[in-house]
Amino acid sequence: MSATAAASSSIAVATNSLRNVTLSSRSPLPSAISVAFPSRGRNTLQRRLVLVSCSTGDGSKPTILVAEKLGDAGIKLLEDVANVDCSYNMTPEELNIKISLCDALIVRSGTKVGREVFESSHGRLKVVGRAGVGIDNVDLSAATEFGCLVVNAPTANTIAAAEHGIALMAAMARNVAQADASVKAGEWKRNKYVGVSLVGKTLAVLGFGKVGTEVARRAKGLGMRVIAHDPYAPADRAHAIGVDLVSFDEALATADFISLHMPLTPTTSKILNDETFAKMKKGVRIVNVARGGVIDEDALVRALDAGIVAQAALDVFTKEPPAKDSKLVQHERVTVTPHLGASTMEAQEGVAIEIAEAVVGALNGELAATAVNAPMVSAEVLTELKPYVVLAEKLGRLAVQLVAGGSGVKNAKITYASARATDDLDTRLLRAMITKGIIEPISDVYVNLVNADFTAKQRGLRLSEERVLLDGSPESPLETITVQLSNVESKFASSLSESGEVKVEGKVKDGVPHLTKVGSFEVDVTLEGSIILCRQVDQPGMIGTVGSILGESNVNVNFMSVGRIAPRKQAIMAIGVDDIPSKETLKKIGEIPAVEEFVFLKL
Ligand SMILES: NC(=O)c1ccc[n+]([C@@H]2O[C@H](COP(=O)([O-])OP(=O)(O)OC[C@H]3O[C@@H](n4cnc5c(N)ncnc54)[C@H](O)[C@@H]3O)[C@@H](O)[C@H]2O)c1
Ligand SMILES: O=C(O)[C@H](O)COP(=O)(O)O
Repeated sequence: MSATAAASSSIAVATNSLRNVTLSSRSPLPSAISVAFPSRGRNTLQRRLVLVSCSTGDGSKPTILVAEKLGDAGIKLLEDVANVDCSYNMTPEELNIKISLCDALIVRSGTKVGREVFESSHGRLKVVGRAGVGIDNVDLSAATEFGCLVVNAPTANTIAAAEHGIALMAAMARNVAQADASVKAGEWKRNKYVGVSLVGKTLAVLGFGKVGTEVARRAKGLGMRVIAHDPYAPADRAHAIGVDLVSFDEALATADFISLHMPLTPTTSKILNDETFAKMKKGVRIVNVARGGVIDEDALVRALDAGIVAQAALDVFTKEPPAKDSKLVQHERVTVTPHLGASTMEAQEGVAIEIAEAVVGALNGELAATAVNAPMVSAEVLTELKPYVVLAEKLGRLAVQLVAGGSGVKNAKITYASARATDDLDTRLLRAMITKGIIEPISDVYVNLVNADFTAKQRGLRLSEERVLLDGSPESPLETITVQLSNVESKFASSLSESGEVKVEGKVKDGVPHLTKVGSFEVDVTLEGSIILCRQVDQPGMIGTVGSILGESNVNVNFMSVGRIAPRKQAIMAIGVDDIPSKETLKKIGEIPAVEEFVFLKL
């Protein structure tokens, strides 16, 4: 019902006081997840999901700190949109000082991005870009806790790493490095450096991901028999290139060469150790271009000395650079390179572009495809859920503002009513937005998709989700979303459901989020601007009276609806306003005799 049409239909009695007026102040922090949403009538404006908004507020460019050498093409992309500070070789202390002035940080594997970096940034750091694959140098739980998105560049250096693995394997088998040093030292020892052939040998690839697969392909081309162990890799992908997936123990027991290609995780840490070396074929040769930490380096020295391992070729070390007197590095049968796997001209340009695009995208508010610490939501799902994302945040925001001060919000129940099967509806994004809506108005915590679950848990807010399966067409992802906060008192008694929870429900109509229910009262008001909810005696003239007070104060009404239990009994009037009414204006509404209670809610 429009404000004008509605204005002619009611009038009222009863009283109220300013006890019920809430001039809630919204957190001044920048919105972490928001949606640029067009006002009605301006539908040509593009809607965009903002995962991480790090606008400086004054419209100035964000600042990106590049802490390690990055290819020129990437730097250029960054410079188009940001102030770029390339400060290589910083000490940890220097990094901690600089970081408080930066919105994004880009590193390679040589910079440790620990908890103290996030703490030192005082909330400004919104994106960490890892220009490469391995993210073991970034404290992901601290990043998540601080709401900082971590993105990596997972594809551009795959071939370079695989080629380096093959280069090391061939060089090791033919003693290239040792023979080279010997010739340069004036020697000519043709018998000492007799090698072994690759053809016909069994190579076990441990970690059959991107690099492992490319190594396997190349090794097949060299005439090797290739087996692989990877608990998470699909067997058909391996079979497609003629590789058998085997158990870890079988790989160890069968291989003449073992090439490591798994990430460093608590499970893979020191996966090659005294016990596992003992299971290997005598004379095995090891290649590691993954991470130094997947091998117990002292155990490898012992295995080399015991003759279990004939040779090793290592690009990566537990501590980089390794100690000058490292027994492993100095071992005669070990070939080493200084973490060069990704270091080709081509890979570095590719990585630089890949990470620059990911970081710029994140700063521009796009959901990053290479996000490491945020749930992946596909582009199609995202497009479909956009209006529901806005609805979800606003329902959370409304619900929490209806809670009387002093009652801690500990339990939120979210109900999604949909004709879609549970598996076809990804609610993580919606849950994160409801969490954001509930937490931000009552704290100075900044909530986004990255840290929503963590923040809720930390604040003791339990969210439960329920699905109501509706009949009908699953064309639209959701019919309604309901948010209920239990064990709280309300500053607007009419918002309590029959079972005593603060309850709000909404739906999306023509792409626009609407509030459709408050407590047990049906309403219908667009969730734009702010809302005044009034409970009044249902009588003619009420809408006109409230409308006039707002009009006199130059407050534009964008939508109004009245929901009632029965004619001439109680009604709830929901008024959407574009402008924030002054305290005096709200006081006048409260003084209308028919108004029993009312509340002003900022969206
Ligand atoms: N030396 C370098 O410069 C260089 C360059 C690129 C990548 N890397 C490293 O190589 C490794 C692989 O990179 P990627 O791009 O192929 O990553 P990826 O994620 O594509 O592949 C890793 C694979 O390891 C598997 N895996 C996980 N745990 C395992 C376990 N316990 N046992 C066996 N397999 C396991 C995963 O299922 C996955 O298939 C990473 O550690 C990365 O940091 C090093
Ligand atoms: O994980 C990776 O991508 C590689 O180890 C490359 O690391 P780098 O960027 O430090 O060379």
